[in-house]
Amino acid sequence: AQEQGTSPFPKHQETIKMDPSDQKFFTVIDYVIFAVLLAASMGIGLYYALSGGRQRTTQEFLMADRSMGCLPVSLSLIASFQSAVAIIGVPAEIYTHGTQYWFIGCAYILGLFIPAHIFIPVFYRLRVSSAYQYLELRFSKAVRICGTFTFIFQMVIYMGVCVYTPAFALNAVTGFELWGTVLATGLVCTLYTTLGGLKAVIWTDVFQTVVMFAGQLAVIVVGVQKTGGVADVWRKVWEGNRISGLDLNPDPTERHTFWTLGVGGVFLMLSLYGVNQAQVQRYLSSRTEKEAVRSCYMVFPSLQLALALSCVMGLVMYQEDMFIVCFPQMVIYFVMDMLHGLPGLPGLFIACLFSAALSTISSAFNSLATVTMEDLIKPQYPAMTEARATLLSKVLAMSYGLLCLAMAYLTHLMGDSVLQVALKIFGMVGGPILGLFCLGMFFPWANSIGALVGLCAGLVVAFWLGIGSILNRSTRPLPLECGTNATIAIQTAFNNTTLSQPSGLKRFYSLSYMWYSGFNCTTVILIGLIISFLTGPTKEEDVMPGTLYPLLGKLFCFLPEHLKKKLCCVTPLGQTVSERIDLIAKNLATFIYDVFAVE
Ligand SMILES: CC(C)(CO)[C@@H](O)C(=O)NCCC(=O)O
Ligand code: NA
Repeated sequence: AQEQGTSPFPKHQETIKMDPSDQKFFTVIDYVIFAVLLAASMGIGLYYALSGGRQRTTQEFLMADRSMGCLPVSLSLIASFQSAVAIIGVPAEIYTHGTQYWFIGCAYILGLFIPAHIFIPVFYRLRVSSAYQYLELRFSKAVRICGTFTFIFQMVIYMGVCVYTPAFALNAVTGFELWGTVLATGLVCTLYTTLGGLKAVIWTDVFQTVVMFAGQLAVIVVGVQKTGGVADVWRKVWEGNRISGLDLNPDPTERHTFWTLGVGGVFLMLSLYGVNQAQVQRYLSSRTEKEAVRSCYMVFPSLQLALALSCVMGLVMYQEDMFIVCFPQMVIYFVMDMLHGLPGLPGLFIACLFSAALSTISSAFNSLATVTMEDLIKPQYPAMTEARATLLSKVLAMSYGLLCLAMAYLTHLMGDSVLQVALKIFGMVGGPILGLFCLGMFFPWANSIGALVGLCAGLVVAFWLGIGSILNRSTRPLPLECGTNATIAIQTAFNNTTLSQPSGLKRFYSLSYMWYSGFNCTTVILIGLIISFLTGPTKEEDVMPGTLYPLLGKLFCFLPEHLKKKLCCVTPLGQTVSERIDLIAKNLATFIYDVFAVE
């Protein structure tokens, strides 16, 4: 196993299988633990297929009867976007580049506070079933359909990455059958999602999140013990330069700084926790608005814990004399090496990895089935019976499960650093969607044409930037923070010759991927506003009540009242049902008045 350490730059595709003699790290107990994970998930699916309303309505299958408490919802919220990609991608990142990435935790503050106080109240009070229904209420049917398709595109690519990553990493190290693993996870997940609906998805998320934390914790505890205690781990990572201070470099092309992670990360968090259907659906499945807000708050400590565990895992793995660049599959290699001879623990870690993956793809299947049903099919066939709609939703959940397998194959053909790929997808496709919702909620003047053109322009710019960055990668390689003098010398020489400030388009292409969400969101808002003003801005009183949030009025609260009224939206969000009815009545009155005033 030590031979692997001699090559400082292993190729990405190179597999690092252990010796056949080393292959015995899985005992019967390990297989049993993994089987228990799959069986328990299936059991939860079956339980919800046979109890309660037996999944006979779309309200139950897609919205969990809007009856969930805040604890399961909050654990399910963190499970949605914490997949095997994060479990093995974050330690690899920390190992290679140091602890700078940890500062993304700063983004969780605003990234959860804003959804809790702006997005959740708007969605909850409109009583929508899909986030995209909002777009029709605020803009038009066309905007809703475009938003829906963009979301489907995003989640379908993402779930391919999620199901493929753990299978690939496991195969690279232990020789576990790659496509067998993909098939097993994809099919088990499809089955319990189709049988048990959102209730099963949320409760398996709870169980799987606990397994995920337990697996990471076990690796850390064993790792610290094997290294010789906390002090020894600390000395090693300190001497290896892996502890990073706050990097305040304002350069937007710098991959990870406080600004890209702490500010750019807020937009990433908003696109995931504010407007992504998988999360909005969980907020809406809560019993009350208060519980939804509380569950969003409870995500904060759990997500910090998840981040801390995966960062600490990267530090524990760090051995100065080993690899300099750590590719995700090596994380499995280290873990397997470390847990060797401790029956049950390798199995627990594998269960942790697949729990993370299962909880993410099940959320994807259910949210995709929901938007396809609510946004694309139901509006076309309003007379469809409930029984038929529910059956169709199940067929949809299953079809997306099978599509996921096909997407895993596509991911197999791409092959790249997984954490960055996942976060780029969130930024390139999720960023414009976030922009669309912000345009609608915060800017009363935005109209439907502006929204459509803004979304399309945002997506075009996003893909121009994303593809440009891939094609231009060779000109600006990732900075390697190497532990040895020789490599530092090489790196310095490299910096001086080829890494002089890129200019023009090249500089645009090298924008840090952590800014993608914020940048693409801003493009949609700016273009959307320009087009809206050119084509005739909407008047605030013509906008459907409850779809606006007076963000500008709050930001410019220092302005005198009449200026505020003229410049910004100041209508408060209806607090109660009667207030909302009042608002609608008032709007109707103004409308009738306008009609007669024209006469
Ligand atoms: C969504 C964040 C950024 C929140 O820390 C994190 O969970 C993450 O890095 N996710 C990567 C994508 C994934 O795990 O599938
Ligand atoms: Na997950």
